[in-house]
Amino acid sequence: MGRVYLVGAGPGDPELLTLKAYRLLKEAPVVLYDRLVDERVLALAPGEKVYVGKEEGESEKQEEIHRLLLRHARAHPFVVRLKGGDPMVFGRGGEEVLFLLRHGVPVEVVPGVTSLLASGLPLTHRGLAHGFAAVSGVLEGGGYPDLRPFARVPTLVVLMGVGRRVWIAKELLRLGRDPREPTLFVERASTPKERRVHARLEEVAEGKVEVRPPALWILGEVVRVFAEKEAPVDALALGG
Ligand SMILES: O=C(O)CCc1c2[nH]c(c1CC(=O)O)Cc1[nH]c(c(CC(=O)O)c1CCC(=O)O)Cc1[nH]c(c(CC(=O)O)c1CCC(=O)O)Cc1[nH]c(c(CCC(=O)O)c1CC(=O)O)C2
Ligand SMILES: C[S@@+](CC[C@H](N)C(=O)[O-])C[C@H]1O[C@@H](n2cnc3c(N)ncnc32)[C@H](O)[C@@H]1O
Repeated sequence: MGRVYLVGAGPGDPELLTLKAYRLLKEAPVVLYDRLVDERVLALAPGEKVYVGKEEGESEKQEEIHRLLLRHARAHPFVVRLKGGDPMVFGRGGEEVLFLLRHGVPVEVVPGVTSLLASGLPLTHRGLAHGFAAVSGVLEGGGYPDLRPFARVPTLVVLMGVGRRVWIAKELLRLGRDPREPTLFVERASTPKERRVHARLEEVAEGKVEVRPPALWILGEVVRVFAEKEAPVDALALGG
Protein backbone atom coordinates (compact mmCIF):
# COMPACT_ATOMS: atom_id res chain seq x y z
CA MET A 1 0.00 0.00 0.00
CA GLY A 2 1.59 3.27 -1.14
CA ARG A 3 1.60 6.58 0.75
CA VAL A 4 -0.54 9.52 -0.35
CA TYR A 5 1.03 12.97 -0.21
CA LEU A 6 -1.66 15.65 0.06
CA VAL A 7 0.21 18.53 -1.56
CA GLY A 8 -0.59 22.25 -1.79
CA ALA A 9 0.09 23.63 -5.27
CA GLY A 10 0.00 27.24 -4.11
CA PRO A 11 -2.07 29.97 -5.77
CA GLY A 12 -0.72 29.50 -9.31
CA ASP A 13 2.82 30.78 -9.81
CA PRO A 14 5.01 27.63 -10.00
CA GLU A 15 7.75 29.49 -8.13
CA LEU A 16 5.46 29.59 -5.09
CA LEU A 17 5.69 25.81 -4.77
CA THR A 18 7.55 24.45 -1.77
CA LEU A 19 10.76 22.52 -2.51
CA LYS A 20 9.05 19.41 -1.15
CA ALA A 21 6.04 19.84 -3.45
CA TYR A 22 8.39 20.36 -6.39
CA ARG A 23 10.43 17.21 -5.58
CA LEU A 24 7.29 15.07 -5.08
CA LEU A 25 5.78 16.27 -8.37
CA LYS A 26 9.01 15.36 -10.17
CA GLU A 27 9.07 11.87 -8.65
CA ALA A 28 5.35 11.01 -8.50
CA PRO A 29 4.19 8.02 -10.58
CA VAL A 30 0.71 9.58 -10.60
CA VAL A 31 -0.78 12.97 -9.66
CA LEU A 32 -4.51 13.40 -8.95
CA TYR A 33 -5.24 17.11 -9.23
CA ASP A 34 -8.01 19.64 -8.56
CA ARG A 35 -9.67 22.20 -10.77
CA LEU A 36 -7.71 25.18 -9.45
CA VAL A 37 -4.23 23.78 -10.04
CA ASP A 38 -2.27 25.93 -12.52
CA GLU A 39 -1.23 24.12 -15.72
CA ARG A 40 2.35 25.40 -15.29
CA VAL A 41 2.55 23.48 -12.02
CA LEU A 42 1.14 20.33 -13.64
CA ALA A 43 3.71 20.62 -16.44
CA LEU A 44 6.43 19.95 -13.85
CA ALA A 45 5.12 16.41 -13.23
CA PRO A 46 6.34 13.77 -15.72
CA GLY A 47 4.10 11.03 -14.30
CA GLU A 48 0.49 10.12 -15.02
CA LYS A 49 -1.94 12.98 -14.33
CA VAL A 50 -5.57 12.36 -13.38
CA TYR A 51 -7.99 15.31 -13.25
CA VAL A 52 -10.43 14.93 -10.35
CA GLY A 53 -11.50 18.56 -10.09
CA LYS A 54 -15.06 19.73 -9.60
CA GLU A 55 -16.98 22.47 -11.27
CA GLU A 56 -19.00 24.76 -9.03
CA GLY A 57 -21.49 22.80 -7.02
CA GLU A 58 -20.17 19.35 -7.98
CA SER A 59 -19.43 18.48 -4.36
CA GLU A 60 -21.04 15.06 -4.72
CA LYS A 61 -17.97 13.89 -6.71
CA GLN A 62 -15.99 13.67 -3.46
CA GLU A 63 -16.76 9.96 -2.93
CA GLU A 64 -15.53 9.19 -6.46
CA ILE A 65 -12.28 11.00 -5.65
CA HIS A 66 -11.87 8.89 -2.51
CA ARG A 67 -12.27 5.67 -4.50
CA LEU A 68 -9.74 6.83 -7.11
CA LEU A 69 -7.22 7.75 -4.41
CA LEU A 70 -7.56 4.31 -2.84
CA ARG A 71 -7.15 2.53 -6.19
CA HIS A 72 -4.00 4.45 -7.08
CA ALA A 73 -2.51 4.15 -3.59
CA ARG A 74 -2.84 0.37 -3.89
CA ALA A 75 -1.16 0.37 -7.32
CA HIS A 76 1.84 2.66 -6.72
CA PRO A 77 4.64 3.16 -4.15
CA PHE A 78 3.24 6.67 -3.59
CA VAL A 79 0.67 9.07 -5.01
CA VAL A 80 0.51 12.88 -5.08
CA ARG A 81 -2.93 14.39 -4.45
CA LEU A 82 -2.50 17.98 -5.66
CA LYS A 83 -4.85 20.77 -4.50
CA GLY A 84 -4.85 24.50 -5.15
CA GLY A 85 -3.30 26.78 -2.55
CA ASP A 86 -3.08 24.86 0.72
CA PRO A 87 -4.92 21.51 0.91
CA MET A 88 -6.25 22.27 4.38
CA VAL A 89 -7.82 25.65 3.57
CA PHE A 90 -11.30 25.18 2.07
CA GLY A 91 -9.90 22.26 0.11
CA ARG A 92 -11.74 19.37 1.73
CA GLY A 93 -8.31 17.99 2.58
CA GLY A 94 -9.50 16.92 6.01
CA GLU A 95 -12.13 14.64 4.48
CA GLU A 96 -9.58 13.01 2.20
CA VAL A 97 -7.11 12.42 5.04
CA LEU A 98 -9.81 10.82 7.22
CA PHE A 99 -11.00 8.57 4.39
CA LEU A 100 -7.48 7.37 3.58
CA LEU A 101 -6.49 6.74 7.21
CA ARG A 102 -9.72 4.79 7.75
CA HIS A 103 -8.67 2.56 4.84
CA GLY A 104 -5.15 2.05 6.18
CA VAL A 105 -3.43 4.35 3.71
CA PRO A 106 -0.55 6.41 5.17
CA VAL A 107 -0.92 10.13 4.43
CA GLU A 108 1.44 13.09 4.63
CA VAL A 109 0.23 16.67 4.23
CA VAL A 110 2.56 19.05 2.38
CA PRO A 111 1.29 22.62 3.03
CA GLY A 112 1.16 25.15 0.21
CA VAL A 113 0.86 28.92 -0.06
CA THR A 114 -2.85 29.52 0.39
CA SER A 115 -4.56 32.08 -1.86
CA LEU A 116 -5.45 33.93 1.37
CA LEU A 117 -1.85 35.15 1.31
CA ALA A 118 -1.38 35.55 -2.43
CA SER A 119 -2.53 39.16 -2.72
CA GLY A 120 0.67 40.53 -1.20
CA LEU A 121 -1.39 42.71 1.14
CA PRO A 122 -0.72 42.57 4.89
CA LEU A 123 -3.59 40.73 6.59
CA THR A 124 -2.37 42.17 9.90
CA HIS A 125 -0.80 45.59 10.34
CA ARG A 126 0.18 47.40 13.55
CA GLY A 127 -2.41 50.02 14.38
CA LEU A 128 -4.83 48.78 11.73
CA ALA A 129 -5.51 45.07 12.14
CA HIS A 130 -4.50 42.81 15.01
CA GLY A 131 -6.26 39.77 13.58
CA PHE A 132 -7.95 38.32 10.52
CA ALA A 133 -10.43 35.66 9.55
CA ALA A 134 -11.27 33.74 6.37
CA VAL A 135 -14.74 32.58 5.39
CA SER A 136 -16.27 30.67 2.51
CA GLY A 137 -18.95 32.53 0.54
CA VAL A 138 -20.83 29.30 -0.08
CA LEU A 139 -21.52 26.32 2.16
CA GLU A 140 -22.01 22.67 1.25
CA GLY A 141 -24.99 22.29 -1.04
CA GLY A 142 -24.98 26.01 -1.79
CA GLY A 143 -25.91 27.19 1.70
CA TYR A 144 -25.33 30.75 2.92
CA PRO A 145 -22.69 31.29 5.64
CA ASP A 146 -23.52 32.78 9.06
CA LEU A 147 -21.39 35.93 8.94
CA ARG A 148 -22.10 37.11 12.52
CA PRO A 149 -18.78 35.71 13.90
CA PHE A 150 -16.88 37.50 11.09
CA ALA A 151 -18.67 40.87 10.94
CA ARG A 152 -16.25 42.73 13.23
CA VAL A 153 -12.87 41.14 12.44
CA PRO A 154 -10.40 43.89 11.39
CA THR A 155 -9.45 41.98 8.20
CA LEU A 156 -11.84 39.52 6.57
CA VAL A 157 -10.86 37.37 3.57
CA VAL A 158 -13.67 35.72 1.62
CA LEU A 159 -13.01 32.73 -0.66
CA MET A 160 -15.59 31.29 -3.10
CA GLY A 161 -17.44 34.54 -2.64
CA VAL A 162 -17.66 35.96 -6.14
CA GLY A 163 -21.15 34.71 -6.92
CA ARG A 164 -22.47 35.81 -3.54
CA ARG A 165 -20.55 39.12 -3.20
CA VAL A 166 -23.66 41.34 -3.23
CA TRP A 167 -25.43 39.23 -0.60
CA ILE A 168 -22.25 39.06 1.54
CA ALA A 169 -21.75 42.85 1.33
CA LYS A 170 -25.38 43.55 2.27
CA GLU A 171 -25.21 41.07 5.15
CA LEU A 172 -22.00 42.63 6.50
CA LEU A 173 -23.59 46.11 6.27
CA ARG A 174 -26.64 44.80 8.13
CA LEU A 175 -24.27 43.45 10.80
CA GLY A 176 -22.72 46.89 11.21
CA ARG A 177 -19.63 46.91 9.01
CA ASP A 178 -18.56 50.33 7.65
CA PRO A 179 -20.11 51.06 4.21
CA ARG A 180 -17.05 53.06 3.19
CA GLU A 181 -14.62 50.31 4.18
CA PRO A 182 -12.09 49.63 1.42
CA THR A 183 -12.13 46.15 -0.09
CA LEU A 184 -10.05 44.44 -2.76
CA PHE A 185 -10.83 41.57 -5.09
CA VAL A 186 -7.88 39.73 -6.60
CA GLU A 187 -8.73 37.43 -9.50
CA ARG A 188 -6.21 34.66 -10.27
CA ALA A 189 -3.58 36.02 -7.87
CA SER A 190 0.08 35.29 -8.74
CA THR A 191 -0.76 34.38 -12.34
CA PRO A 192 -0.30 36.41 -15.56
CA LYS A 193 -4.10 36.86 -15.56
CA GLU A 194 -4.17 38.51 -12.15
CA ARG A 195 -6.73 41.34 -11.97
CA ARG A 196 -7.23 43.59 -8.93
CA VAL A 197 -10.49 45.47 -8.28
CA HIS A 198 -10.78 48.05 -5.48
CA ALA A 199 -14.26 48.80 -4.20
CA ARG A 200 -15.87 50.21 -1.07
CA LEU A 201 -18.14 47.76 0.72
CA GLU A 202 -21.21 49.86 -0.17
CA GLU A 203 -20.29 49.73 -3.89
CA VAL A 204 -20.19 45.92 -3.77
CA ALA A 205 -23.56 45.87 -1.99
CA GLU A 206 -25.02 48.05 -4.76
CA GLY A 207 -23.96 45.45 -7.36
CA LYS A 208 -21.58 47.87 -9.06
CA VAL A 209 -18.47 45.65 -9.02
CA GLU A 210 -17.66 43.20 -11.80
CA VAL A 211 -15.51 40.23 -10.70
CA ARG A 212 -14.93 36.78 -12.14
CA PRO A 213 -14.05 33.62 -10.15
CA PRO A 214 -11.69 32.41 -8.89
CA ALA A 215 -10.97 35.49 -6.83
CA LEU A 216 -10.14 36.27 -3.22
CA TRP A 217 -11.81 39.23 -1.53
CA ILE A 218 -10.10 41.18 1.27
CA LEU A 219 -12.10 43.60 3.42
CA GLY A 220 -10.58 45.96 5.99
CA GLU A 221 -8.45 49.03 6.57
CA VAL A 222 -5.32 47.10 5.59
CA VAL A 223 -6.54 47.38 1.98
CA ARG A 224 -5.72 51.08 2.25
CA VAL A 225 -2.08 50.42 3.13
CA PHE A 226 -1.01 49.39 -0.39
CA ALA A 227 -4.07 50.53 -2.34
CA GLU A 228 -3.58 52.00 -5.81
CA LYS A 229 -6.82 53.99 -5.97
CA GLU A 230 -6.69 55.57 -2.49
CA ALA A 231 -3.90 57.99 -1.53
CA PRO A 232 -1.19 55.58 -0.31
CA VAL A 233 -1.26 55.67 3.47
CA ASP A 234 2.16 56.18 5.06
CA ALA A 235 2.48 52.70 6.56
CA LEU A 236 5.39 53.81 8.76
CA ALA A 237 3.25 56.44 10.50
CA LEU A 238 0.81 53.63 11.35
CA GLY A 239 3.52 51.33 12.56
CA GLY A 240 3.61 52.95 16.00
O1 LIG B 1 -13.63 20.21 -3.25
C1 LIG B 1 -12.62 20.09 -3.98
O2 LIG B 1 -12.47 19.22 -4.79
C2 LIG B 1 -11.46 21.04 -3.86
C3 LIG B 1 -11.83 22.28 -3.19
C4 LIG B 1 -12.94 23.04 -3.89
C5 LIG B 1 -14.11 23.41 -3.27
N1 LIG B 1 -14.84 24.23 -4.10
C6 LIG B 1 -14.10 24.40 -5.25
C7 LIG B 1 -12.95 23.63 -5.17
C8 LIG B 1 -12.02 23.45 -6.34
C9 LIG B 1 -10.65 23.88 -6.09
O3 LIG B 1 -10.41 24.71 -5.17
O4 LIG B 1 -9.82 23.40 -6.85
C10 LIG B 1 -14.43 25.23 -6.43
C11 LIG B 1 -15.40 26.29 -6.26
N2 LIG B 1 -16.55 26.19 -5.53
C12 LIG B 1 -17.22 27.37 -5.71
C13 LIG B 1 -16.51 28.20 -6.60
C14 LIG B 1 -17.05 29.47 -7.20
C15 LIG B 1 -16.46 30.74 -6.63
O5 LIG B 1 -15.30 30.73 -6.21
O6 LIG B 1 -17.17 31.74 -6.62
C16 LIG B 1 -15.34 27.54 -6.90
C17 LIG B 1 -14.20 28.01 -7.79
C18 LIG B 1 -14.71 28.01 -9.21
C19 LIG B 1 -13.60 28.26 -10.20
O7 LIG B 1 -12.85 27.32 -10.45
O8 LIG B 1 -13.48 29.40 -10.64
C20 LIG B 1 -18.48 27.73 -5.08
C21 LIG B 1 -19.04 26.66 -4.23
N3 LIG B 1 -18.47 26.24 -3.07
C22 LIG B 1 -19.31 25.31 -2.52
C23 LIG B 1 -20.42 25.14 -3.35
C24 LIG B 1 -21.61 24.28 -3.07
C25 LIG B 1 -21.19 22.81 -3.09
O9 LIG B 1 -20.04 22.53 -3.55
O10 LIG B 1 -21.96 22.02 -2.60
C26 LIG B 1 -20.22 25.97 -4.45
C27 LIG B 1 -21.09 26.12 -5.65
C28 LIG B 1 -22.14 27.18 -5.33
C29 LIG B 1 -23.27 27.01 -6.28
O11 LIG B 1 -23.57 25.87 -6.60
O12 LIG B 1 -23.81 28.05 -6.68
C30 LIG B 1 -19.10 24.61 -1.28
C31 LIG B 1 -17.70 24.25 -1.02
N4 LIG B 1 -16.84 23.72 -1.94
C32 LIG B 1 -15.65 23.53 -1.28
C33 LIG B 1 -15.75 23.92 0.07
C34 LIG B 1 -14.64 23.85 1.11
C35 LIG B 1 -14.94 22.74 2.11
C36 LIG B 1 -13.86 22.79 3.18
O13 LIG B 1 -13.95 23.67 4.06
O14 LIG B 1 -12.89 22.00 3.09
C37 LIG B 1 -17.05 24.38 0.24
C38 LIG B 1 -17.67 24.88 1.49
C39 LIG B 1 -18.29 23.74 2.29
O15 LIG B 1 -18.43 22.64 1.70
O16 LIG B 1 -18.60 24.01 3.44
C40 LIG B 1 -14.48 22.94 -1.93
C1 LIG C 1 -12.29 25.85 -2.62
S1 LIG C 1 -11.32 27.23 -2.37
C2 LIG C 1 -9.69 26.52 -2.37
C3 LIG C 1 -8.69 27.40 -1.63
C4 LIG C 1 -7.28 26.83 -1.64
N1 LIG C 1 -7.21 25.55 -0.90
C5 LIG C 1 -6.29 27.85 -1.03
O1 LIG C 1 -5.71 27.57 0.04
O2 LIG C 1 -6.10 28.92 -1.66
C6 LIG C 1 -11.34 27.97 -3.99
C7 LIG C 1 -11.32 29.46 -3.83
O3 LIG C 1 -10.02 29.91 -3.44
C8 LIG C 1 -9.77 31.19 -4.02
N2 LIG C 1 -8.61 31.09 -4.91
C9 LIG C 1 -7.91 29.97 -5.19
N3 LIG C 1 -6.84 30.27 -5.97
C10 LIG C 1 -6.88 31.63 -6.17
C11 LIG C 1 -6.06 32.57 -6.87
N4 LIG C 1 -4.96 32.19 -7.55
N5 LIG C 1 -6.42 33.88 -6.83
C12 LIG C 1 -7.52 34.29 -6.17
N6 LIG C 1 -8.34 33.46 -5.50
C13 LIG C 1 -8.01 32.15 -5.49
C14 LIG C 1 -11.05 31.56 -4.78
O4 LIG C 1 -11.91 32.26 -3.89
C15 LIG C 1 -11.62 30.21 -5.11
O5 LIG C 1 -13.02 30.26 -5.33
